[in-house]
Amino acid sequence: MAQPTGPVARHSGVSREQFRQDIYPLRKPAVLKGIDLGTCTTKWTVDYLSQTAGTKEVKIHVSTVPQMDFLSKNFVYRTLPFDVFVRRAAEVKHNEYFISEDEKYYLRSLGEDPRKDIADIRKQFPSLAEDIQIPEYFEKEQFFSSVFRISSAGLQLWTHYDIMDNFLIQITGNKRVILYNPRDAPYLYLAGTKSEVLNVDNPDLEKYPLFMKARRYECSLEAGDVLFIPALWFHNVISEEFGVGVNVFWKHLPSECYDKTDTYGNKDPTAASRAVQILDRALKTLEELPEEYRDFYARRMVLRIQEKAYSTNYE
Ligand SMILES: O=C(O)CCC(=O)C(=O)O
Ligand SMILES: [Fe+2]
Repeated sequence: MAQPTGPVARHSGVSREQFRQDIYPLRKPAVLKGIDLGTCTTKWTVDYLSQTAGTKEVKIHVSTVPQMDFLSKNFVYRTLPFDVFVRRAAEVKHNEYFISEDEKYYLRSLGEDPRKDIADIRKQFPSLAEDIQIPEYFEKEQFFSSVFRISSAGLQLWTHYDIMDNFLIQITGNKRVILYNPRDAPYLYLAGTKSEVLNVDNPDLEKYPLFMKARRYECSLEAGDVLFIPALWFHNVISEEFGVGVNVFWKHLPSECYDKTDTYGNKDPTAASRAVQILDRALKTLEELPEEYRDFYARRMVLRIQEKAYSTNYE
């Protein structure tokens, strides 16, 4: 039995108004083609990037295999000057390396102090930021972060969700992105914000039988494409070539809903974290009852959650 699939809409030359009126309200992923991104699409060669951004140190993921695994931690964090990192990420075999001559690299840029500061390429890479025009299809005050995403050919980033709306701007290199609706969370074997199913193209169905029920939305991104990833939509990203991207997170909820300590855009909104804490207390309280009663009241609580909190306006 094949996994069900869904479409990812593709639009060309969408204006701010068209996006806001016709695409954004659907809360579905969409590929936007032909948006003016500035000179970065032609300028950002390996030589130019390394000369322009220079020797600023960056913390990177280094992996000996293409599929990074956050559970077994088959990758390590290392620091390199940006110019050295870009050159290594663009080559397949390395003369100088940390673990193996064909190791792969991934950069997710961070703020100066990642515990306090938010990634913003205008602050961390001002000379490169001049070359990119970020499509501001949202209000200025909603802006949260702009993040460099640079990866070696073949690298695959695990399925995860972020809690803010997102434009993934692919500047150079092709990518394949596989997305899942937030509603399919029960089939994704989540550990926090990430899915344990790493091999989405060939999943271990003995271990993850429900994964077959998750509807798969797949798209290819080419240089110059922008992918709208609505908040909470799961995404798995495979870089088919060495590629440079920048993603922009923006706040879709009123500012006060977000966790003020979140610098990544992936901490659950504070009301959600509080609700989960209260649920954990309720579960602890149910332990005071013998199994027969615990089961009965637990099932009634589930029904109450379904009745009171589930949305009916989902297709
Ligand atoms: O393209 C990538 O490397 C990852 C993108 C991603 O996870 C994001 O934009 O939230
Ligand atoms: Fe993400």
